[in-house]
Amino acid sequence: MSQKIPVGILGATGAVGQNYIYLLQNHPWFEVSYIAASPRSAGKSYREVVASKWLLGANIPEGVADLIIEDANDASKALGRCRFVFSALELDSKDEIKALENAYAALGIPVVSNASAHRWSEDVPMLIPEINADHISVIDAQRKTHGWDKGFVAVKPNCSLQSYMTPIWALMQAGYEVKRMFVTTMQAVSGAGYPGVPSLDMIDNVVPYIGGEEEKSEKEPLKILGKVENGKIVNFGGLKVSAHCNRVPVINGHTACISLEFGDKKPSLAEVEKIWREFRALPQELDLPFAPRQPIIVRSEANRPQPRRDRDEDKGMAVSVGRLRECPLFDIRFVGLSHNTVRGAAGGGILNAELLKAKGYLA
Ligand SMILES: NC(=O)C1=CN([C@@H]2O[C@H](COP(=O)(O)OP(=O)(O)OC[C@H]3O[C@@H](n4cnc5c(N)ncnc54)[C@H](OP(=O)(O)O)[C@@H]3O)[C@@H](O)[C@H]2O)C=CC1
Ligand SMILES: N[C@@H](CC(=O)OP(=O)(O)O)C(=O)O
Repeated sequence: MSQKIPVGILGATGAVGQNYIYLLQNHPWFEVSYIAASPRSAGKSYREVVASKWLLGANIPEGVADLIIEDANDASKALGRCRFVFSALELDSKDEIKALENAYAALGIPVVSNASAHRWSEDVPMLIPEINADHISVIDAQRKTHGWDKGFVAVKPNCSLQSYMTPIWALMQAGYEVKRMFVTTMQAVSGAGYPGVPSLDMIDNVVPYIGGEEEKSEKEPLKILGKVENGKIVNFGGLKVSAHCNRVPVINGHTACISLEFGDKKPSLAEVEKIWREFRALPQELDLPFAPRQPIIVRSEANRPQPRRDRDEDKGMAVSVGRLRECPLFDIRFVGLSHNTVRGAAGGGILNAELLKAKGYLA
């Protein structure tokens, strides 16, 4: 019998859910045993619902294709069928997602979520494992507050900021205070889910608006960089961010152009490059299966990184940076890129779950 941990996927039929199904094939620790989506899909086989909109190559993985989809709104259906769930749900409101994720946790089923609903709950860690693995400790307070014994909720941040937060953290950790950041993103259409933005809006076009995205880009870094105090995450107060977010006709891969202003101590371009090349963190030390061996890949070509060429680096989990140069307004500027549905979504969720397992929160 398989010794792998049986896992569920809520929202298994969507763009992120499909990525979970695809990426978890042959995972050394986890095995998909339970899938759930909307009442529209419930009762049907995964193949029946997803065949016409499968996004990841020719075939749906055999182990999952014939599983019957359950209604994700009934958390009790997951009892005894999986030990934790990945949440890739999109419901009508954030409150509904929050309530549903809490319902799973209350039944003793931990939730590793991609949804934004719980990102501002002070006792819910919002993890990029290379940056803030220590935030996991708030789960103990979260369980106490809710009276949950085994269940909990942990989330990952917005997908586009994965393209630059690890490089920025690497500089901060090396002792360079980052005071102000100006970021302009070019975000892939897969970020809007399936079927996403209408083709007539997207082909031959750029849409300079993604609802709620600029607010998330300006706020979420402050929680990611925050500190745990008395069972809560206290936001970092030392960074100001201004964001422009754009939808571009790229299928996968979010690109960001970033300018940074440092405090009094300023690194040279050569130092920045060295810090990025040498950066390693806990996921690499623990040798987690989905951890990129080199979290930040520095491109020296004048015209890189590019989504089509760089998004799949190291299983789609590495961040590629390039075009590092001085900035006439701030101190430095560069381009960052990461795969939005892998590092920014399902792959990031899997890495979070691996970290949580390694730290004893998922048995
Ligand atoms: N796409 C991305 O790059 C990223 C997405 N996210 C987040 O991940 C989540 C999923 O996103 P994405 O996959 O893009 O979205 P999709 O719209 O592609 O998928 C939504 C999923 O939610 C299910 N669903 C919809 N309505 C209900 C309902 N009433 N009850 C239960 N399930 C329902 C759908 O099931 P059905 O097929 O049956 O309708 C589907 O499985 C969102 O919260 C999103 O914000 C986070 C980071 C990046
Ligand atoms: N809004 C992001 C995708 C997403 O779902 O973000 P969030 O996880 O913050 O809801 C994009 O369009 O590319």
